[in-house]
Amino acid sequence: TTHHRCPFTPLQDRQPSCEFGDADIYTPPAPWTGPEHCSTEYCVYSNPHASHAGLSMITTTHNLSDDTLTANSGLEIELKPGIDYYEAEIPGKGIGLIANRTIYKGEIILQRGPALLIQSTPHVHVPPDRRLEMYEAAVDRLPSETRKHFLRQVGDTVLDKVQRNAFRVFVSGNGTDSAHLGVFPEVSKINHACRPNLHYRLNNTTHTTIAVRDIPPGEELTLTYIYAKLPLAERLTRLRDWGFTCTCSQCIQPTSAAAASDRRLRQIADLEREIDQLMSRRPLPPHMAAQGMKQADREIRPGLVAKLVELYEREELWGSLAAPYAKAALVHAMFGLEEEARGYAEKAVGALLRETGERAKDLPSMRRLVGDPRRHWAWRLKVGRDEGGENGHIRY
Ligand SMILES: C[S@@+](CC[C@H](N)C(=O)[O-])C[C@H]1O[C@@H](n2cnc3c(N)ncnc32)[C@H](O)[C@@H]1O
Repeated sequence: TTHHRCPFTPLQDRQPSCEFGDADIYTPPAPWTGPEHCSTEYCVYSNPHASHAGLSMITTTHNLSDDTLTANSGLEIELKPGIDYYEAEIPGKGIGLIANRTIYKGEIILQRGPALLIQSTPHVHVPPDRRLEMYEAAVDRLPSETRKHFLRQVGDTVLDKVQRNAFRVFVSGNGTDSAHLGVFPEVSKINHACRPNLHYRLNNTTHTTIAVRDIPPGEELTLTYIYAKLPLAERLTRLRDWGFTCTCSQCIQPTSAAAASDRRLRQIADLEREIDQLMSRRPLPPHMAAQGMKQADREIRPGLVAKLVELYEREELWGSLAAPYAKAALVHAMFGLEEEARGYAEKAVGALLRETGERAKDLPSMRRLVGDPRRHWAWRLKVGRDEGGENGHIRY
């Protein structure tokens, strides 16, 4: 069969008839190199000018697009390494980053495109020997500074370095083909903590690391490598799968404190389930009905969401506050509690921007709540719109 050659354009703009087969692997224009070292449809491609300071990819032709691969420009201001923070040997954790001044909540530590992108399927399916050869070739193609940063990462082989440092990224879209491992060598110097002071977000392949609380000078900068709301035992297991025994302050705290933290995490999960059920008016799950729960207990009330926020803050989940703040803002608005609604909405806006950025789904709604809670759809939904209001419209 013959395949049409696909133009070097973003995927979504390609013709439906534009396909690739093993026999017809696309050659991108200079300064791209490749396809090289192909294994079936996966090949090494490289561009010394793409991404932050050069990019190599191990992927199918499908995932090459102008969109993903053009250089990142006009990024936000990052902190200065060696000035705002520095590298140091952290007992039991290898190298880590330490704040050299107070770093304020919302400051961007690093914003980077990847140095290496490897499609997830070959990472699993290409035989290890072949894979190592491809990975080494991909790293060899990087400009020397970037290669140096890549090789400074933990791991004995290039394969090992990918395993221990990569993030899951999706190349312009969320199709199964678009899942890649992304390596950001500077970000790789940030150690894990279960209650980190930084949070990262990925926008296409751009990786942004941001402070989620004020960080005093001398404190280590940390990210969580796993889902932070798992109980301690499960977190330890996941991190062992990552290849290390976690020694962050949460993982080595006394048993009683660890048990209290696990208890709070369970309370958070229960409360979230209850709040979501009450807000979506789904029927009571059988076990709750069986416990004789009454209709009156089932009304959403401000106390529930205030409690949720308090638990998140007590648990120091600074990188996951957007959702509880947004819920708290809405429910307080529903009860006509203007100051509280506005206060939570302001916090929700900040947290949404840190955690997701401008494309955060709830951002417009929360901004409207900050602007004028009385004109928001949720305003007094639970208590009737008027009660002495100016518009004389009574709902009950
Ligand atoms: C992405 S690297 C972080 C930077 C690394 N420390 C270095 O020297 O380049 C991940 C590795 O750092 C170490 N590490 C990170 N967080 C840790 C933690 N909380 N406890 C123990 N070791 C940790 C582990 O060896 C892990 O495989």
